[in-house]
Amino acid sequence: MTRAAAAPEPEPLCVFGTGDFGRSLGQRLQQTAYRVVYGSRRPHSCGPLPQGAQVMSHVAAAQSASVVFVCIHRENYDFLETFAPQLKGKVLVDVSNNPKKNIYPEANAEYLQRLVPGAHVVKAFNTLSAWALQNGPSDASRQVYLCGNSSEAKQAVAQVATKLGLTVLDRGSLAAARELEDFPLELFPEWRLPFRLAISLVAFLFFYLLIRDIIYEYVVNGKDISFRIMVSLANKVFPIASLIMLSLCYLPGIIAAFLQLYRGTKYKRFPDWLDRWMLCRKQLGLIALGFAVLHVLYTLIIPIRYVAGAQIIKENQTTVFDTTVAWRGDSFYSTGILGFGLYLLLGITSLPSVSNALSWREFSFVQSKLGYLTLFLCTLHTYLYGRDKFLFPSTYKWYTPPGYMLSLVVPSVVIVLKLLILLPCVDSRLTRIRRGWERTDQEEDSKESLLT
Ligand SMILES: NC(=O)C1=CN([C@@H]2O[C@H](COP(=O)(O)OP(=O)(O)OC[C@H]3O[C@@H](n4cnc5c(N)ncnc54)[C@H](OP(=O)(O)O)[C@@H]3O)[C@@H](O)[C@H]2O)C=CC1
Ligand SMILES: [Cu+2]
Repeated sequence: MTRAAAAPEPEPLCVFGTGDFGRSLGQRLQQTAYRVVYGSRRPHSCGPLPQGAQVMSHVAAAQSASVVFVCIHRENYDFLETFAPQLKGKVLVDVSNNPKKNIYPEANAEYLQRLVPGAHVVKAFNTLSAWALQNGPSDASRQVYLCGNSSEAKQAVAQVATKLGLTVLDRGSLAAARELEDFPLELFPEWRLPFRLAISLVAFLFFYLLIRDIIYEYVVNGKDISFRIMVSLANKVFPIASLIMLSLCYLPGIIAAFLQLYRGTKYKRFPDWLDRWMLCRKQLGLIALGFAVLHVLYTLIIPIRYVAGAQIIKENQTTVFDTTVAWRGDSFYSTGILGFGLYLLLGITSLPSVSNALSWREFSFVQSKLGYLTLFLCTLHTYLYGRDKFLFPSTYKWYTPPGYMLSLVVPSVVIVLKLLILLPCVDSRLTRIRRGWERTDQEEDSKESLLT
């Protein structure tokens, strides 16, 4: 092979329509080592186009590429019917959206397929905005959903999306187009799952603690302490929910690592639920941060006499000063404060304007290393809160463990699994897999023969 072959001619892609979306998409493609050929009704007077892009008639443009992005509004699709013979065998990417749900009897992409039956229509990119394409994808737009009836056609479009730095989620056949076209009409879609989780968690914890702390006291000791619902109870619900949700940000990454270790490759797709979970980590984390802020505010307004620290001082008046108790009390506050500080840092760096200013290495350092440190400090803070309470049978009212114990389950599991991954032998294997190494069949065979 000659040297010239090492720097191949950029692959041509065709874009129909020179409007906002067509121009932004073309610009990104042109920057990502593609050659863009526009198809326009008026190739000579269509306004400024991305540098280096060509523009010609629709038919001529379609001849120069096998993938055509149709960046035209649905109501103007009908003219494509006249080009149907020229578009035969092409991959047509339908990027269109509708202003409302159910205004047409069929999905835009299915309509396009009907107009040009010989082409392979793929629905994709409609969840991106022209703005996000021009300004680099923010977190929310890093994912691209696609669907279509031809898997080769989907593969071709997925390849382009991957080169643009987007995560591809395949939603199946063209019948899913309708669902995809409804996505952009939904408000805050990536917040839905985290919000539902947050609400269910808070509701569950509230009733759990209501029964344990307040109803128990009333039934067993005949004391009415229902006023505690307002501050004490709230200040248990929020930190518990916060810690659980923070650990849920890190759990999918760990599951993914174990999955890669088990499969011996990084080139197999993760199950859909794991993909979706990974994609809403930022939202989970921000809600967790919100709960942590509430915990801090509640802690600050609780009259000083409620605070455990005051009890230490009171005890001191009657008993000898116990350094161990003082150490525990202060460590409890200190881990809480440090954990919260790092929590804030994590929240700030996840804002698009800040994360765009960080390099990938810096971003992953903050989100991963400091993230685990935050989780560790907050978990330690909770352990110190419990101290040795778990040893006393009286803490298990009606045979239920106290709330803070519930909150420790997931974080402890996450931390232990993370430590396992950090073991040198596991870590080196995982690093190799992430650099593209794959377990060969021979190795698997030899393992099997060892086992038998
Ligand atoms: N703007 C955005 O952020 C997003 C847009 N989309 C979708 O992308 C598509 C294009 O949107 P957008 O770029 O904003 O719209 P524009 O109105 O800016 O551009 C549409 C383009 O379509 C062509 N066109 C207009 N009328 C006709 C017609 N009668 N016959 C043939 N071609 C015509 C024109 O190109 P020319 O003059 O060169 O022929 C025009 O520039 C839409 O389907 C939209 O839903 C999807 C996601 C986000
Ligand atoms: Cu706390």
